[in-house]
Amino acid sequence: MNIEARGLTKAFGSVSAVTDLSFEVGAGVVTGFLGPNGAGKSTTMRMMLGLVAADSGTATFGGRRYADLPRPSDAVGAVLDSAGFHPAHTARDHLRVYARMGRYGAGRVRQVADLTGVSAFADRPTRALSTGMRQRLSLATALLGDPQVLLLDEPSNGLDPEGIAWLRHFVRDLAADGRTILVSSHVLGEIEHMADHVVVIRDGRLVATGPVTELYGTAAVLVRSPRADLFAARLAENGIRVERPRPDLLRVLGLSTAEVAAAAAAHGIVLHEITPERPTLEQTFLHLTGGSR
Ligand SMILES: Nc1ncnc2c1ncn2[C@@H]1O[C@H](COP(=O)(O)OP(=O)(O)OP(=O)(O)O)[C@@H](O)[C@H]1O
Repeated sequence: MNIEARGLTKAFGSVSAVTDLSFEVGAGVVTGFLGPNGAGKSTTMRMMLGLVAADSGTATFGGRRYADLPRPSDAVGAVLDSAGFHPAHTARDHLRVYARMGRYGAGRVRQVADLTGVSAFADRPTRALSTGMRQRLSLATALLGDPQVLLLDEPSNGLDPEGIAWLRHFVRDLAADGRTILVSSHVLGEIEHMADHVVVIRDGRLVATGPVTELYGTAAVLVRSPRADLFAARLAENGIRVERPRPDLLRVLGLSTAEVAAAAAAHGIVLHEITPERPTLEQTFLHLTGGSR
């Protein structure tokens, strides 16, 4: 079941939270929803679920708006924030209440508690749960209806490194079963190994979307040569962009290492070193989003 957001727009008074935002989220892969704090990720997810009224635009799940789905909680599960637990209820009570509302059986409560690790603290009152435990409980609640679509807003918040590793595998397995998963984060490192695709926003607007691997940007090749002068001149004559960080070092843009080596051979230029250079995903992300705020 694909998600399609078309022209989503929302302002809170004079603050434009989301502006004309369109993107698609496919089934069977994890899609990361990235952007710095305040970029509009939560507002977008809330608009998708009808919790915030969009000023304009639509979001559909398999072609239908959330409110028009026959049994929304069977189709779409969401983890938005870990608030909303009754403090005196145990984790198991919480799941039971939601199971009753959705008319899911007690067997399903046990299943989701086991799947998410909630069973380990099921008898504790929710007021005594850590942030990470609350995240797991929210996830368990969202999974009660065994939904085909999951919207997870910053699900790694409060998880320790072990919890983050667990979440990564868990989310990937859910996607491998054919589910459609949108996971937001302001921390690229959390998404990099979890998501196959990304949607990057900044100031409520789309800045990039595509496979994670395509975010790595343009490759460059570092070349060290005693004839750096001559090589730079020859490359420039052929319209190739070259930077010169040091007298003996060139940074050649837009060519592979093999093409650089072939060009050097063609001009009879000796090379002492040739190294492919890729910007890290972090550098690309910071460039796209204008740095974290
Ligand atoms: N209910 C609201 N009333 C007024 N302004 C709001 C409201 N909700 C969000 N905003 C503003 O809209 C903008 C987008 O906020 P939003 O929470 O969607 O961003 P976010 O990307 O989820 O950020 P974070 O990573 O910090 O959760 C921010 O400027 C925020 O202050």
